[in-house]
Amino acid sequence: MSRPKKLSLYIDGKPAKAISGKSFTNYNPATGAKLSEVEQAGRRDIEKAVQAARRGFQEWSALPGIERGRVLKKAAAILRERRMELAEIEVKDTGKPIAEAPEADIDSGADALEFFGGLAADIKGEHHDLGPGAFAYSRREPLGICAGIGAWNYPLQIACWKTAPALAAGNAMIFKPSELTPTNAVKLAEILTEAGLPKGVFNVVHGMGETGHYIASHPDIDKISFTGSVPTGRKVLADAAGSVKKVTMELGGKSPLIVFEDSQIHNAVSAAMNANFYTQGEICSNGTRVYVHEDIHDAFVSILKSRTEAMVIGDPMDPATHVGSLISGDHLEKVMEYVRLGIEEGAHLVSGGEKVTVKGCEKGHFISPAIFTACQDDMRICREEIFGPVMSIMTFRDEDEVVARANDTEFGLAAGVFTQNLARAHRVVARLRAGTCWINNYNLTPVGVPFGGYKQSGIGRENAAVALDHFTQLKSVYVELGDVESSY
Ligand SMILES: NC(=O)C1=CN([C@@H]2O[C@H](COP(=O)(O)OP(=O)(O)OC[C@H]3O[C@@H](n4cnc5c(N)ncnc54)[C@H](O)[C@@H]3O)[C@@H](O)[C@H]2O)C=CC1
Repeated sequence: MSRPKKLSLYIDGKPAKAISGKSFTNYNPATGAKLSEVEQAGRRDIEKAVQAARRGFQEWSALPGIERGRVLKKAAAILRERRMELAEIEVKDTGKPIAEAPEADIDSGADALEFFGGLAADIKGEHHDLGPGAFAYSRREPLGICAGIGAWNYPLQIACWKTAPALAAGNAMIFKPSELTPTNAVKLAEILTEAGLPKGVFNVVHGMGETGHYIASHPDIDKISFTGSVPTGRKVLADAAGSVKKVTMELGGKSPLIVFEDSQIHNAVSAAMNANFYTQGEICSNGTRVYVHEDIHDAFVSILKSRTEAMVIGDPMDPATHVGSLISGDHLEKVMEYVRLGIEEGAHLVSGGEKVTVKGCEKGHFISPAIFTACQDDMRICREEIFGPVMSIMTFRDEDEVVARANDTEFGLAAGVFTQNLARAHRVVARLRAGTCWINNYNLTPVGVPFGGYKQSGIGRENAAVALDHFTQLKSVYVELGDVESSY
């Protein structure tokens, strides 16, 4: 088991001490234990990472795709071999249950490396027939130096979802994990080096918003792929505008889950629980606005309440635990404030929403999963992203009405529809303004399916072959086979 005392930057294929001389402490949110002292990157550290990435890019982008893919697939295999060790690190950094991390975090990261490793040899342009005397073709070329900035809820997954397509396409990468969960990005760097990645191709820099700002505003970084909140996303976009960087934005959400009267009710309840309480509700695509048809509302709430109250809130390292610790004391207070607000606004708290003390994790930030009924669309708990285990249930009568209400938000990350009537399911999904929709399930993100947001929830897509479009640029080449006619 790895418990680093010092966590360095990782630049040019090896650990690097921060030139800034600054550091910060990383704690286990569930226990309060100090995990490591983390070196903090300043402006000169970012400069050093950019120079290393520039050199790494020259070598990496010159390799055939099949060779780049081989490195990524080897890294995926190492991730799988070290699955439990990496999962334990993720649990200590995030506070999420060990029952989730091996599959939801480590396997998901390995899937991305494997998937894009497989596609690396198939990155190509198109041929355009222009008649007998000419043709054109296009080339898909890497962008150069790409930067990734990550959130704290799925640290390794986010790092892999960005790094795998970036590297498959021949780019170099500078990655800044969230300051709250810095450990596994460095593990990923070590694993990529072990798998044969040339030095400088993947670099890790630690730090907070200031470090992120240095990255987003650096003129020699060609692209930013950002995962985080909408307000921070706006700042990153503004910084990126200075050098007209390419951007991918994976931002927040307040997604609707619509449960029609003909749904298989136990499946709908299971999905609503997954969509609100998995990873303590700290998931961007969560279906936190649950619209239940009024004919089945009481039955739905009764099953939901008893199943939710049977969930085990406990030590994240205990395999029996369903609900772990929130990421920080500040975040717990923010979530509790929303619970108080919901009550004040007139919603009915039917279950949970209380701070919980867990034996052996007394310094943790635990809350029992909260269910509100009698919610109204204009309540703040139904409009703002809470990013904790708080479900808001509303009733509806009619399809047109619920679609209009579901779409009445500035977000558009995801949506879910439960019904046995598949004609209705597809009709409703076609009208929902959200980047990812699930019919009769929720929150599944297989690597082969594009993921990303409409409206303020994002720009661009991660996963699937389309992610490669966001890490490449298209060059069109016109080829003349005949004579050149002068216009003069
Ligand atoms: N759409 C998606 O795929 C996902 C979206 N999220 C969203 O992330 C948020 C929660 O994560 P947080 O880490 O709290 O988000 P955050 O926006 O506070 O921070 C995200 C990252 O941005 C960095 N950062 C902060 N200020 C910056 C600045 N001025 N310039 C550049 N970087 C800066 C942080 O250090 C961190 O690495 C939620 O809104 C959630 O919905 C989380 C996971 C997935």
